[in-house]
Amino acid sequence: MLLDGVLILIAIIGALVMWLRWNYGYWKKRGIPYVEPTIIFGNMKEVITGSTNIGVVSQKIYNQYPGEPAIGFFNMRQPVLQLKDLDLIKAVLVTEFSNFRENAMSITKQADPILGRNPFFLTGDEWKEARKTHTLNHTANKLKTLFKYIEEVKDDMVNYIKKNIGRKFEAQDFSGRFTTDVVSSCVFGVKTCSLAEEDSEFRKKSIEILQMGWKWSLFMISPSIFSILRIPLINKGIQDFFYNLVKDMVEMRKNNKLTRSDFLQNLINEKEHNFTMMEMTAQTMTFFIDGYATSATEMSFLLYMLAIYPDIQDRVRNEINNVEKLDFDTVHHLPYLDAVFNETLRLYPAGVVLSRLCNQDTTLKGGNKTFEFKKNDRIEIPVFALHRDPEHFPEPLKFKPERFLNNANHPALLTFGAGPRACFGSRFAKTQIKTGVAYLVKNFRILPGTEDRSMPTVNNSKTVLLSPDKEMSVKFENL
Ligand code: HEM
Repeated sequence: MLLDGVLILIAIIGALVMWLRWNYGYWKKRGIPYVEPTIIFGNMKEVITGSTNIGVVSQKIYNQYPGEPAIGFFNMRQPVLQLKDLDLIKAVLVTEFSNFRENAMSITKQADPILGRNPFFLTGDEWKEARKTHTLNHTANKLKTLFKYIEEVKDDMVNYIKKNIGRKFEAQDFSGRFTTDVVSSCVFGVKTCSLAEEDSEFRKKSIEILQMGWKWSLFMISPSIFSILRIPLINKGIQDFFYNLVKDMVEMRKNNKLTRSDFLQNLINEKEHNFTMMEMTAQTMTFFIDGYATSATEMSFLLYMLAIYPDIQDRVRNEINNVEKLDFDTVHHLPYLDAVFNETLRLYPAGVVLSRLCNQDTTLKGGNKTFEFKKNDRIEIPVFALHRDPEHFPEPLKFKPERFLNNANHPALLTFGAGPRACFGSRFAKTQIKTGVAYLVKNFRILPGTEDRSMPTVNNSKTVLLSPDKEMSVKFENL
């Protein structure tokens, strides 16, 4: 009896081990060089155990086979192909997009009614439809009408700093408060005052959304579990907060015949769709979540770079002082500020990898090899590693904005992705970050908050987006 039990247990363990290792011969069979996986973790042990983030792990994989156009690895049991060759990357993201349409992460709206409607997680016709609505709301003209709200928040920020000269600010928290205020005003028409009010409810909710709890960690590695088990990534309390906010704003505007030229109003005015309240909540939250956190991350690195490189800051200030008026148009025509922006986002891209799913067998050439992509192959574009590859960017760890002065469209710069799925919020992001930073530089000298002037390293795995290992503190001084 006991022997039977032991034999059954051995058989179960044996079957489990076989199942866990089943795919590990995948890349060998396909003749593609790959990184040897370990059981259970595949090549993601450091991510799963929280010792580093996906960007750094992806860079280690990238560096294993110099000269290879693509490398296989395993996300736990899942085989993934990392593309290194720029022609292959362009084919997958742009020219052969119809065969690589979907992100390799998706979540259904049954599992999460908010994120399940975010274009990033949508597939097929639903993605096309949602993308169209968002793109129409991000034209230069629509953004121009939002600029007055960005200016209001910028004025509040400048006045707030004038009263807090010499105070030390943590750059991520400071930038997060600025972008929370900008995005809530442009999206919901709500004045949130996160800078002046330390305990602003909006700020608390915005932090909560992206805290790297067990849900986000698991989702990054195995997104399908969430759709299968119908687990929402955004908890019910946050969903209800934003649902009620949107409902109150819509009713208030309708009952009082008020209008405002913000994103919510565009959705209310949209006659073709007649959006439900949940659809409006999801659309506004797409803009809010994707818009405030990514921009806050990049703005904080940019402020810190200006603080530790005073010569670069002076050059930005000279450029700004030569412009008569800083407005929507001029803020986008400051070549040196643009180069500093691009160089910051090269070194510190908020999204460290892109992913795609092959939806149709496709043959592509990369380097001197031919690759047979099979339906359902998962693909990774290693943004962080490409941005730090000396072949694309000589002396990659040095902060050198000049490399982008006459070369803003470098093919290896993928901060906002590329092709039909590229970030449609990039123009809004650039507008809010550059406006905020330009006015700070124009009015104040930005200094590091401590004696430390080293560039931040980024192994941190505690947040969904890239974040520094050390506190990046800054302070402001009158000019
Ligand atoms: C500096 C700030 C930002 C960065 C670094 C950033 C980065 C990215 C990246 C890397 C992607 C994936 C692109 C791809 O797969 O090819 C993306 C997609 C996306 N971004 Fe952004 N983003 C920023 C700001 C914004 C803003 C302000 C919004 C909202 C208005 C936004 C909304 C989105 C959405 C909805 C997608 C999914 C697009 C799709 O799959 O069709 N992002 N972003």
